[in-house]
Amino acid sequence: MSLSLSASAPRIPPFFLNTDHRQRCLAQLRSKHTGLEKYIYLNGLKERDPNLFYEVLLGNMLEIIPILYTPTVGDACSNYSHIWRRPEGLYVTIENKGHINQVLRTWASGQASRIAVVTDGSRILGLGDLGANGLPISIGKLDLYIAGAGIKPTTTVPICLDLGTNTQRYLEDPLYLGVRRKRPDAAEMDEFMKEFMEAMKDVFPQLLVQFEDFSTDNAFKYLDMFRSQYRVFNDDIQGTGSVVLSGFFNAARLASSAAGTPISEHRVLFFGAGSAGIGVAKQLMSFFTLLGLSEDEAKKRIYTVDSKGLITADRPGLQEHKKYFARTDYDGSALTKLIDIIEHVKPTALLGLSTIPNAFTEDVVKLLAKTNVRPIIFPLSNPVSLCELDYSDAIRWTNGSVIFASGSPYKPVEFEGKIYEPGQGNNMYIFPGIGLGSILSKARHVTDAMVEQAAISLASSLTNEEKDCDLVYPRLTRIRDISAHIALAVIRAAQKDNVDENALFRGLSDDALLEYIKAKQWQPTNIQSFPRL
Ligand SMILES: NC(=O)C1=CN([C@@H]2O[C@H](COP(=O)(O)OP(=O)(O)OC[C@H]3O[C@@H](n4cnc5c(N)ncnc54)[C@H](OP(=O)(O)O)[C@@H]3O)[C@@H](O)[C@H]2O)C=CC1
Ligand SMILES: CC(=O)C(=O)O
Ligand SMILES: [Mg+2]
Repeated sequence: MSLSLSASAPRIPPFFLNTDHRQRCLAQLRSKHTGLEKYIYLNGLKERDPNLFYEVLLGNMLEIIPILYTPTVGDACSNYSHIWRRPEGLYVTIENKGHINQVLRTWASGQASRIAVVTDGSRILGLGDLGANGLPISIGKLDLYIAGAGIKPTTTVPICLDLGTNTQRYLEDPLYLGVRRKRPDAAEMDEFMKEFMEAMKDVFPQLLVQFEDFSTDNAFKYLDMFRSQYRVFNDDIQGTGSVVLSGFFNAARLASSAAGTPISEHRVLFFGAGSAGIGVAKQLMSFFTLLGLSEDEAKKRIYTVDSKGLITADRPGLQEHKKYFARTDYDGSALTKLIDIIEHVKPTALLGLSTIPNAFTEDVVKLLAKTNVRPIIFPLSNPVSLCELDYSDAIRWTNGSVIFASGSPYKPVEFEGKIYEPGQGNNMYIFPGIGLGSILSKARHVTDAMVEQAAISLASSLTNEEKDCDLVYPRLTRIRDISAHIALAVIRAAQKDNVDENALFRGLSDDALLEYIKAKQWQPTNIQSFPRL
């Protein structure tokens, strides 16, 4: 245990050092009644003794990650202005335009910083525009970098860009912590973002930037605008794409072997065509192209649905990001109901990134189970309250045949005497490894190949025991080891793409490099710059 106390400190109770303070912390945590109270408790523990906080987190990931991250982080964000206790991240506001560089320089660890998670609060999980309340999502993602990949806490920078909010109830809330104005128009926001990214590179030259939870149009726009200029990636588009590609490799193998059909014959229906839906659809193209299909053939295996129904190319005013997958082979009357779309498409896999809770109804799920020996259903919207399908319903309605992964965690379910384990298809399996690999290789950019190789590495990380349980993702408790392997794959891809700047790694064998990566993973000791007990 790494408790930062000296045995001689007079204020310590006499028998304290003979007790396990981690157990005391867990008992205190478990005595809280709501998720939000647990979040607040953990936040206080992190402030009092960060080493102990991370030690408790690493030892109890299955219990604590759902508090620091989805689903409870959603409550923490929605209520952040009311539960706020202390500064714990960096706010850059629209009013800072013109001197963003000076604002960034107020962050103490400057040159030593390695990774920033940056949100503008405009689409936090599926909860919409939370404005300045979005900061806990950046903090939660960085805690996963620390726990999952072993990134050193003092090198992480949580950032919320406070550009205003279009959510009226926040603007009217006297305790709201953000600037009181509506969001800027596109031209003003572009100017802000350009100044911000230039300043980030100047102040934090070694930094990887992860864009998080920007509204869909801006998510695509700023990824395209900055990805060849800076070391940046978008977690919702690329991280989610990569993690779902990975789970899909394993799910498709299970489904095809049960049905005795070729693995290349899957048809995938996306319910939701925002940054996550289209990001995943684009990444899933590699599933088919790696099997030898042409781009055109691969594209034909993918169908997308938005709030107006099946997306077809003849729909007037179609948004730019929806055009690539818009169907050109359907000319009947518009298909708006999911059940009718499923009748038409006959998908082998249904993926939900729509934010519509319980959208996968009993008749939808039963129809999929009727037409597939093992239907693949991934309801990926977060948090749990917005998930398209509850796990126990999925098991009951398919008599246990479903291959399931959701964005937020579900507990195992018992059905007719058998225990079924769900998967969690969440980018948290991927971004820690992508970040670690990018940082260590000093990659100038995050390339498509780095993201694809991360997925392949994750897909192949299942143990025999996990395969025997029909899992499509490894158990979360192995995340550190898995992230090290993902980092290795990411570094090798960076080298192939010639974007790496750490020449040392080129001379190392895979085994030696893996050992180096693992040795670099931070353990919970010796954070000197945080306040102590
Ligand atoms: N599991 C994971 O790792 C991740 C999960 N997510 C989750 O994905 C969800 C979506 O995120 P994002 O893509 O950024 O959000 P968006 O709001 O951009 O996208 C939502 C999409 O769902 C569509 N939609 C809304 N209502 C319906 C409806 N009634 N029927 C069909 N489609 C509908 C929207 O249609 P329209 O375009 O017409 O408005 C839009 O295309 C969120 O809940 C988020 O938490 C995101 C990233 C990672
Ligand atoms: C998981 C995630 O990034 C999201 O729901 O936005
Ligand atoms: Mg996100």
